[in-house]
Amino acid sequence: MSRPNECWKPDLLRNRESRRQFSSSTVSTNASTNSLFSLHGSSSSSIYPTISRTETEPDVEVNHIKEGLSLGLQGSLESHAVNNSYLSQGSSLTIQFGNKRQNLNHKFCVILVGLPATGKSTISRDLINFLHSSHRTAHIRCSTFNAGNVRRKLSLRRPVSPFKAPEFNKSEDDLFNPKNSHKKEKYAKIALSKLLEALENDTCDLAIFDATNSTLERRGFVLQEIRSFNKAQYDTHVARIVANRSKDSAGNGEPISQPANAIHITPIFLQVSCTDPNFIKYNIHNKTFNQDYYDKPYEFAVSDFAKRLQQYHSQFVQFSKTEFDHYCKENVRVNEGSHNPNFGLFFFHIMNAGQFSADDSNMYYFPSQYCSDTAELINTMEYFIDNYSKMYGYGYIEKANAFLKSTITNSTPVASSSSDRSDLIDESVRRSNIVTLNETINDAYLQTL
Ligand SMILES: Nc1ncnc2c1ncn2[C@@H]1O[C@H](COP(=O)(O)OP(=O)(O)OP(=O)(O)O)[C@@H](O)[C@H]1O
Ligand SMILES: O=P(O)(O)OC[C@H]1O[C@](O)(CO)[C@@H](O)[C@@H]1O
Repeated sequence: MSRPNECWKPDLLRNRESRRQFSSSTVSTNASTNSLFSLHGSSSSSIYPTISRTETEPDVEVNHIKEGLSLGLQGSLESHAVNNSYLSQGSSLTIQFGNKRQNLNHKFCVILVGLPATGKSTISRDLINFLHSSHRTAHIRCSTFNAGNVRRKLSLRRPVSPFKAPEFNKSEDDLFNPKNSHKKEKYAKIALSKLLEALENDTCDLAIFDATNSTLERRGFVLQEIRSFNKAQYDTHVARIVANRSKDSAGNGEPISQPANAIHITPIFLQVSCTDPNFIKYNIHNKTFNQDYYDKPYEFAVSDFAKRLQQYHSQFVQFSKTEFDHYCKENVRVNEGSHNPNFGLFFFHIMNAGQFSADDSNMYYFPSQYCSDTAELINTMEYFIDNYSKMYGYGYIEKANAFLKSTITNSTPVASSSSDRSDLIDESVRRSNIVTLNETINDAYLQTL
């Protein structure tokens, strides 16, 4: 398979690039205060049409959402496609790609960063949904690799006999204690290796690594794995080309600089934060229904998860520009002296379900050469981040605030997602849950976060 000439650059990016002097030899990274792609304009207060969320909880470690989407989403996709005209309005990005994959060997890894219950998995599902509903990225096959699901699968406590009661008050506390973090690392490593395997086997194009990735060590490890993967791919394919050349006395064949079939992964960090006390309470409440806690008393689940959050917080390091710059330099250093192209690095941030803009913390590193897939994906992701609260977050924001209101409403329950049970619970239970939440997630506790 020959590699297409992939280094097409939309004018808008070229202009930006030259303005900011992006270059793969002189690393120039940007904590952009403005939107990289200004075509989307500023956020307006109009509510964007809702796009249905993929309503399923991932039941195994891999939640593979197939190309083409489920039938259930078709209606909303059609209506959204009409509303997706923003992608060409006022933009120099006018080339239509249809549903063709542009470069089979160019893959993406979205590395989530964020404390427990900040909305990482939910926002990932929304991102996949959005990418599939946007015609420029609809062809991208996305999969999620969740370290928590690997942990649950491998450490599932099964009752030894059907007559034995479930272990109600047993906590995973020990596992989340920072001094035992090595025990937890193995689950993350398994999830990451499955992710790399899926990209290598071409069963997906964009893989989301769903874990807290809360420490510098972890993030450094993930990037190191991706770099090694890229390098191994490149070396293998260069070796093949060299071997073929020596057989070919005419010296024809593929250029070494672009080995066909060498897969290259571009890392994209997506940090998700939640600082609003109401959201923290509501999210913890929803977590009490997940696989770790569904069989445990509510009070126990709330206090156990609150403790987990505190333990994570004690070692959590926010993603920073220094960290971003460091990775960019590492990429250049590793690729120095080889033709292995440096495919860039990106960072996005969603805070409080997009209620407050965090876009000035987004960071973009476009190397001197990158493929059109990258431009399209980053463009679409930036739009998703900028407009998250209007497109997806507002329903959640309303529900979280309504749930914690002390006033009793007799409104008819609305359809809820599988991870959001607050609509389904009885009013008296809700009141008692709120008392428990307020007692546990009190001001003193919130001060510690
Ligand atoms: N943006 C959001 N939209 C809708 N619901 C949300 C959002 N953010 C958080 N929630 C609610 O909070 C709960 C926790 O969110 P989620 O499971 O996505 O967090 P997480 O960061 O992936 O957690 P963990 O790290 O523990 O796996 C969900 O069950 C959901 O009900
Ligand atoms: O390996 P990390 O980064 O701690 O992230 C995975 C963990 O995050 C959690 O989702 C936090 O609630 C756990 O389910 C899971 O074990």
